[in-house]
Amino acid sequence: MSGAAPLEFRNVGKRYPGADRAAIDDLSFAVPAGEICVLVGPSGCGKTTAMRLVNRMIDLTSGEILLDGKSVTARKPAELRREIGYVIQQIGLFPHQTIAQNVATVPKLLGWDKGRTEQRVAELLELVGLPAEMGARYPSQLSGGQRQRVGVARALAADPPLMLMDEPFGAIDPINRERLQDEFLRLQSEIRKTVVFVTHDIDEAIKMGDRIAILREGGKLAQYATPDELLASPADEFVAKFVGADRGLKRLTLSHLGDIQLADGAVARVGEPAADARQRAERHGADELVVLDGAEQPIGRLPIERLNGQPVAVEDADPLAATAGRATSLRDALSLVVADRNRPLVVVEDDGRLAGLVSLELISDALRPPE
Ligand SMILES: Nc1ncnc2c1ncn2[C@@H]1O[C@H](COP(=O)(O)OP(=O)(O)OP(=O)(O)O)[C@@H](O)[C@H]1O
Repeated sequence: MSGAAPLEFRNVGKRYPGADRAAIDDLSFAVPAGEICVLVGPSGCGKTTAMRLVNRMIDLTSGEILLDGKSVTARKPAELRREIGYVIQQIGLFPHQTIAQNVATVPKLLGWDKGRTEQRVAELLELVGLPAEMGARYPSQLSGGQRQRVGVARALAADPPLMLMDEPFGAIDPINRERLQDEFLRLQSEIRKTVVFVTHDIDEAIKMGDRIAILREGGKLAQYATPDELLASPADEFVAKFVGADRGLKRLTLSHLGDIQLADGAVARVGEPAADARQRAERHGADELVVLDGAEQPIGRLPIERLNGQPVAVEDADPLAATAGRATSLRDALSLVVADRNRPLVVVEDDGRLAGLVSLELISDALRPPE
């Protein structure tokens, strides 16, 4: 099996021996092939348990888990685990083996020959952004972030259709953590594995998940939704509290200027008669104009009261404090608008030409919950 496989939890329950209540209670959700599903929730809500039921490190009490349509309980645990990549926080690597040997763990178990294994190890180190020479080092000779990259490479070695990642970046400092998250998302856009990712950090969940399963105490599913649905319409008080009072702002990080309709804005071209520029501003009901140079690129803002009968001149305009592109998040755009005393932000295309303007109103319109 390679590529990616769908995963489904059907009424899954788990009660540890002697426990007075279930760790997982009637959990059902489906992850389409090639998507990242994040399990998130407060400590003790059963995230790690749910994950370990999938690769049968523990066995379920009721219900079933289907990987590629087949129940995991019908599979031999050892065989199943070779088909499921597993990445955990910190101590995942074998300390007395080199990085290359660590990455080669599953290929070795599968009996791959030396040539094929070496080639795969080289390919994987490159895929996760580590120099080939690092293959000869030992885990203690790497930084925490580099070790996590090795963990990801090792989990991907046999091209598994499913990856389980249990707080993979939990022990990494915030800056490197963000870098690892970005790298993993880039990697995932190439490899498109089905991924179950556990975290207790809602921001990480929103960033990483195509879908998010929020669990509450007792291993119950509180909501299963896309990040945007979750933030726009939390199912209940628990979810609303968990996602945070700033859920509106969090939604802004998910959308980009390319997702919304920009305003046209009134423009003035350097050298054109003031009367033409004034007329255009009036037509737009604008009190300032975006000044474009000969290449149609915005270079400043011109308040209409500065139109003095002379042709439009660069010197009369205020330089642009900042511009944004279509890839700018609405959150960053909001911040730029606010920093510029709420004046609409100038958005440019990749070639520097004017794409449009974005105002505070446009950003707040984008925040309305879907109908
Ligand atoms: N081996 C075990 N035996 C008995 N109870 C267990 C065992 N492992 C976990 N539990 C209990 O099951 C519940 C769920 O634990 P689990 O580790 O899955 O939660 P979690 O959401 O991953 O927590 P955290 O975020 O703190 O890691 C907890 O109440 C925990 O005490």
